[in-house]
Parts: sequence; C-alpha cells; structure tokens
Amino acid sequence: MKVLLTGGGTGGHIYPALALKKRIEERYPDSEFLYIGTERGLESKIVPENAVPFKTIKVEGFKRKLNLEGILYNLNTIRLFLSGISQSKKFIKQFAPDVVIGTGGYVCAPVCYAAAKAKVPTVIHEQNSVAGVTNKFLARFVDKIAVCFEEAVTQFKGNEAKVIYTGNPRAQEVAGIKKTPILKQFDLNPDKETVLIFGGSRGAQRINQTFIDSYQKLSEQPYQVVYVTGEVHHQNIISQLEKKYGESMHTESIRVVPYIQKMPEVFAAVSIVVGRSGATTLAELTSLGIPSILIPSPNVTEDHQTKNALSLVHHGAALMIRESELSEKSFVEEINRLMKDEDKRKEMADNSKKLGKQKASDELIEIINQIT
Ligand SMILES: CC(=O)N[C@H]1[C@@H](OP(=O)(O)OP(=O)(O)OC[C@H]2O[C@@H](n3ccc(=O)[nH]c3=O)[C@H](O)[C@@H]2O)O[C@H](CO)[C@@H](O)[C@@H]1O
Repeated sequence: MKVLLTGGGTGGHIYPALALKKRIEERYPDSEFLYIGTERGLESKIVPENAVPFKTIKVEGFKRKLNLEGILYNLNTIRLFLSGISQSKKFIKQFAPDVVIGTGGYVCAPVCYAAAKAKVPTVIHEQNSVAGVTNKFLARFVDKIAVCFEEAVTQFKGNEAKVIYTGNPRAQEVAGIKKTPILKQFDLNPDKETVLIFGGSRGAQRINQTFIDSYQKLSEQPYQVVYVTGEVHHQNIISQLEKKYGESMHTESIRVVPYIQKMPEVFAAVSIVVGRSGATTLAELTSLGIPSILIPSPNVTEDHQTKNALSLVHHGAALMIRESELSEKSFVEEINRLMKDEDKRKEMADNSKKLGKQKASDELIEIINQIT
C-alpha cells in the first residue's frame, strides 16, 4: 500500500500520523510512505528523525484579525494555498498514493484538497473535541472523517455520514507501555514519586513563568520533578532560573529539559502529569491511565483545549486549573494536594484508563481498506 501522510505545525498533529504509519507497516510490511509538511513546522524535525521520506510545501494559516495587515497577510495565505495545491499535485502524481491521510494543521488543506480533486481516496483525522478550521474546510471534499471525541461527531454539518469515531492512533501505539527505569536518564531515582510538567509539544510561556516562580517551593517537596520547557524556550528559562536562584537552582530533585523524545515511556514512569490539554497528549494519558492536572491553553480555536480537558475532568480522570486562575500558589497547592493523596491518584488513574480508546489505528486501516 502507498500512503501519503500530511499534518503538522505541532506534535499533536504529527505523532498520530506516525503512529498510524507504524501500524500500517506492521500489518502491511511492503507499504511505502511519503509525508508532506512544511519547513517551519515541528514535522521538519520529527518526521526525518523517524526516517520517513519527507517533502515540504510552503503554506501559512489565516490571521483572524482583519486590519489592513491581516488582510494583506491573508491574501498571501490564499496565494500560498493555491501554489501549495500545485506543488501537492506534483508530489501526488510522482508518488501515486493509494490513499492520503491528513491529521490536521493548515498544511493538510492544499494536500488533501489536491488529493481529493485527483480522485485519490482521502481521510482526515480530527484529534480535538472541537473540529479545526482546516478539517471543517476539507470535510466536503474528502471521503472519510475520523474523530477522537464523541462531541466531534456532529460538527461536520452536511457531511455527518462521512464521520467515524476511531480515537487517536497514538493511543494504540502507546497502549501497553510499562513502567521502566527511564527516569535514570535524567539522573533521577526511578523508584521515587515524580511529577512531569510540560506545556504541549512547543512549550507554554505562561506555565514556564509559573514554574520559574514556583521553583523554590517545588524543590522543597518530597517528590521529584521533570520539567519540559519546549525546545525554543529552554535557554531562556535556564538563564532566568540562574538569575533568580543562583547556585541554589541546582537541586537533587528537579530536572529542566528542552524536549523529551520518549514521552510515552516517561508518562508511564511518573505519578502524575501536569500540563496543557492538547488532544494527542490526552489520548496518550488515557491510553496509559495516568492522572493529570490540566491547564488548557486559552489561545486555541474555540477554546478547544478547555473542552478537551473537561471531557476528562467530567469523568474524574483529571483536575483542571484555568489559566486565568494559574499562580505560583494554585500551581504548587494543586500538585501537592494530588501528590499527598494516593487513593485519589489511583481512582483518577482508573478513570483515565476507562476513557482510553486503544484500537484507533486498526479502525483507520479498516476505513482505508473500505475506500481503496
Ligand atoms: C497550541 C496548539 O495549537 N496546540 C494544539 C496542538 O498541541 P500540541 O502539539 O501541543 O499537541 P498535543 O498536546 O496534543 O500533543 C503533543 C505531542 O507531543 C509529544 N511531546 C510533547 C513534548 C515533548 O517534550 N515530547 C513529546 O514527545 C506528546 O507526547 C504528544 O504526542 O495540537 C493538538 C492536537 O491537535 C491540539 O489539541 C492543541 O490544542
């Protein structure tokens, strides 16, 4: 089978595509793959690292603010969209895929549109509880729309018949990962209670700032902390910590890193996860049954991270701190409250696991087999 994958910008759109690829390869070892992304998105790093043939096209997202600058920017976005379609057509002609899979982010728009117009069977995958703009645009052109939240099933007006609730391929990929001594890699004790804190695949400035403010208090707790800043913020966070805490920033119990490659293995090794509520992260946490404290980003389309988070909170699988209520005090107090209550953590872990939907890749493969 020849599969063209596209999706990007952030990790939450990239890892599901790679997880699906892995499962297709397991079931159909002769399969061939091509991934189309952008140079600027995280995919230009992650996809080649995973040894998947990678091509780029140039696309931008639309600006929502429609002042003169916004209008000019959007005109350029339309120009790039049109040239992105031509570039995609060329790649599609050369590679001749049996199916095209788009996992979200604006790079999918020209690629999936070009594929659908070229009559190549096309599937889009929506990770969030609120459908993204690109996927809504593509809905009428593609053959199938896979979703991960029941709430998303009704959001593709006029195209409901194409929608299938599969869940996220990343959940199937990580299911069954067991606790390992991976914390040793951070020079931490793998047998000690540990809190992992991270702000999605690119890091989150507001959480980074709260972490800097809370550093001293966190270093006094009986648990260990792994803090992920996001690649681009790392140097700045380290400098700020050095400036604020001097020598005392070097503690036994806190590690500050830019990015974690084997994130699911780290999830399985920690007591709780604290961070943003990106949909792919939540699919991984529920697949593994990890309790979490979620701080939704307020800067995403239709506040979808709050809706993602609430779908776990309502099932007793996570706690939530709204960013408007985030402070050094609420951050440390909430973490401490959960870390002191083992029964609560156990109950949340069970509830989290019950939400996990672990067969997404196989269900997507079934869809692919139906339409090709
Ligand atoms: C700001 C923004 O637009 N965020 C969106 C983006 O988030 P983002 O890319 O942050 O998405 P997610 O939190 O869903 O997924 C992040 C992925 O990166 C991995 N990871 C993260 C950090 C790290 O150090 N190492 C690592 O491997 C996680 O394990 C996960 O697989 O896509 C998600 C999925 O559509 C959306 O729900 C988010 O709202």
